[in-house]
Amino acid sequence: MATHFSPCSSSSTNFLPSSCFKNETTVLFSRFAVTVPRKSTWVTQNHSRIQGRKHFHIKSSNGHPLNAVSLQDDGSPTAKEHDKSQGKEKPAIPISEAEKEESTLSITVVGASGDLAKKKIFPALFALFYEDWLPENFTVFGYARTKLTDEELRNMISGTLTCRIDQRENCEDKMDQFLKRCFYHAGQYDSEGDFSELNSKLKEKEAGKVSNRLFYLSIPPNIFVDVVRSASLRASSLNGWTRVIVEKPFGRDSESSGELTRCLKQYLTEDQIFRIDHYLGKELVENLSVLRFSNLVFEPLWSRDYIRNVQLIFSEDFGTEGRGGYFDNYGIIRDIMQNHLLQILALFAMETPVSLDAEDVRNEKVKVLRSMKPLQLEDVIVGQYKGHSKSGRSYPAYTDDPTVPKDSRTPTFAAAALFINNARWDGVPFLMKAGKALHTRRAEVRVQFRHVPGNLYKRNFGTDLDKATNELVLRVQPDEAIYLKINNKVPGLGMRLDRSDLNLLYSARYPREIPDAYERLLLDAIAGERRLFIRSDELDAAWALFTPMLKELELKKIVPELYPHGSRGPVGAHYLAAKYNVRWGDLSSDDS
Ligand SMILES: NC(=O)C1=CN([C@@H]2O[C@H](COP(=O)(O)OP(=O)(O)OC[C@H]3O[C@@H](n4cnc5c(N)ncnc54)[C@H](OP(=O)(O)O)[C@@H]3O)[C@@H](O)[C@H]2O)C=CC1
Ligand SMILES: O=C1O[C@H](COP(=O)(O)O)[C@@H](O)[C@H](O)[C@H]1O
Repeated sequence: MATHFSPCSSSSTNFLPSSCFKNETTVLFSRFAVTVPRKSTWVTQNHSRIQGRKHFHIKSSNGHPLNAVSLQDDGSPTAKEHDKSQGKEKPAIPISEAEKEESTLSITVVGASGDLAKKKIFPALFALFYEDWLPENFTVFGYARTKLTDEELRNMISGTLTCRIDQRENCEDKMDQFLKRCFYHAGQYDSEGDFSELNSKLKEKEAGKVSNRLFYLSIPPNIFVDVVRSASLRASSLNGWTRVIVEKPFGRDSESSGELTRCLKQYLTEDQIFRIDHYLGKELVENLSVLRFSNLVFEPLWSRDYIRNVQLIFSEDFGTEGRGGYFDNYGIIRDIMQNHLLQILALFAMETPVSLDAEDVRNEKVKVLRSMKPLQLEDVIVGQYKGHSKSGRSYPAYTDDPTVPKDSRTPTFAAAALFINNARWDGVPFLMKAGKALHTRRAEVRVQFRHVPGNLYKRNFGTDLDKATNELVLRVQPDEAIYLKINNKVPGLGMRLDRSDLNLLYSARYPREIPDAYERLLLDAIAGERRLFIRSDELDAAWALFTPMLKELELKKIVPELYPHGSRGPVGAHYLAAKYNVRWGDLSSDDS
């Protein structure tokens, strides 16, 4: 399998100014010391990041005030209420009108012509604008090699914008206002000259105000470092902050990930790098900690004493569709398990953090990841979808994708059993399952509790006692819900037991549409809130768990078990679960 990952290479071998390593100085930021090149623009910009923050009046969507803990009926705080409740716990610095007008925010979407930019980033930016979350002075720039005019960019993105929330009457106006703030600059990713031109355009829009700049790298990973180099040297802010959102994949194993981090840190401090895992921005994933830490009924049960196993399940009912070229170099374990599912696992299993501050939460996540046993090959099964015909329709195999080699062994499905070697979780299997081209689209966390000791009603359950245990389900998507399976008596004179769900179905409880994960994460990056972004030591710990197994899988040329497109996946997943006395909750008769 080819490795397309050599972040510091290509045109970037001689990109470092010689001062980069020699003239280092240590700048103390709010929480920790970082080393930055003395003469680079980053020193000025980091210094003024602290100064600049006082100009910055947007608040993050989360962090201290737990999403504002609004108890209003539809659970949707307005921007003003959000600000107010933020102020309750962490007094907001009063911002004068003059200060508001002095600062600007420029967001540059690098790779603006691409799929993710069109599908997610521009729509999320518009949704934030529509809901009045963006600051007064902001500009959006698209950057890519494709030659486009400002007007062409606007046409391209206008088709993807929706006033999905409330469908207010001013939708068209808002779209026009937003599009007027969008501009485009065509350039090469490794050209300092092209980024200098972008810088001039940004400056023109910023009109002498304090400029805060956010770059979103929505590009393939092999050009991350080229862009960071050119942007940092030629288009970083001289008087405000500069931050960079980096999309996954962050490498494909420990070595390449470490190398990418090392290369990025030649130009950026850790504080400026926002590694995005969009699953952390999903509503139900945010709610996991709230559920656990703010309800007395859950936290005392959150350990090996009461929990039998935990299942993290991801499935999609479509194949790689157009992304086969990318996917074949990564596979489902790197694409979904090592990041999205592992991040949820870390949030689920971590100890109580000292506070909701980004560093406190991320410290606990790192601790739990480092307490885990590296994944063993015998605890993993892999699969790949094959073509299938159903009701006169035929569904392609993974290897039918023209960008995928015919003999590819890349897994499109995997199941794995992971263990945490600490006092809380010793012996509890954390089972993961992820697959493409399955029978349904869903992402969920299932917590299966132990049997009730000496259960008085044992007789009424029949022989299968597992069916009578409680199960807590967090359905991340679709139809977000949290439900708990309990046993109850069927009304009547007899003593018949039934199984029911205590169900918090979001669509019933909260009629408003849930914001997209990218909205929350963009807002947080703008506000400098790092809690939902991956710190480099977290990333290292995550790769350390998966890398040895991934290498062995490739070295031993393990052939994936084929499963039909649209099926429930390979049977091997059941054997793996059975090895640890587990039954997949999503396949049980009352839940599939
Ligand atoms: N699409 C998705 O659903 C998701 C994507 N991601 C990640 O987000 C990033 C962007 O994804 P996506 O938009 O799908 O990517 P694309 O393949 O659409 O690439 C984005 C843009 O980058 C430029 N580009 C593409 N290939 C190359 C190349 N080989 N060399 C130089 N430039 C290139 C193209 O712009 P131009 O030719 O105009 O310069 C393209 O429009 C990737 O890192 C991806 O892994 C993460 C999660 C989901
Ligand atoms: O990161 C990725 O996520 C998507 C699934 O995201 P979702 O928000 O639609 O659930 C997945 O399709 C893609 O392969 C992967 O790279």
